[in-house]
Amino acid sequence: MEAAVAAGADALGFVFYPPSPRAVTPEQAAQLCAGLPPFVTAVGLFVDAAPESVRATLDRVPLDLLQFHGDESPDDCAIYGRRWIKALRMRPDIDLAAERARYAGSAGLLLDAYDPARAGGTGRCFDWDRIPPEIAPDIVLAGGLDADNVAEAIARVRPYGVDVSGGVEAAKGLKDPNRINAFMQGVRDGDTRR
Ligand SMILES: O=C(O)c1ccccc1N[C@@H]1O[C@H](COP(=O)(O)O)[C@@H](O)[C@H]1O
Repeated sequence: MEAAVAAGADALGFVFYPPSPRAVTPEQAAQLCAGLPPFVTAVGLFVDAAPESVRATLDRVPLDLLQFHGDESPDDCAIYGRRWIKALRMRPDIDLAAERARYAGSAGLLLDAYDPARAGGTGRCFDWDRIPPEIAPDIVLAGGLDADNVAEAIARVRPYGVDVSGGVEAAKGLKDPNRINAFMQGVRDGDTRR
């Protein structure tokens, strides 16, 4: 967390999805959030979580933004009265314009690779050419990004933001400060090529 903040990350994600190797408890997340500077956004990631479980987390952790990474409907996402974003996994038949209209109440959309066997954090890219240019400036691009491809991703897609998990890890669930620094350098390089 300290490495990400020092390197200039705008937001940090806390995974409240028990099957994930990155999952944290509300208690762990609350401790970590207490150390965040004021202008770094604390994002809570949920996957088809029961509302009472999300509420229990919100009671304990000062999250600024909720990221819904499952099959939550717009109503499911909105019931907490918090700002939220919707992760869309890039199924072959997805209609991004229709999904954007459907999730109009979101603060933004995050696009991730689709793997029928996993909810996310696949470490895989999808074909960025599938993102219509008129939608790109509003989306957070995710899925298989790392220090080697993030500059190209930013230069080609021109998204609002990028999100990374596995690409800055030394092993599953173990973030690596050197990879974080290299990734953030890639982000700056991509920004200059936009
Ligand atoms: O990180 C996870 O384990 C995870 C589990 C379930 C849903 C989403 C998850 N992570 C998010 O997936 C994308 C892409 O991750 P990666 O860079 O390809 O590893 C990102 O938003 C993660 O926060």
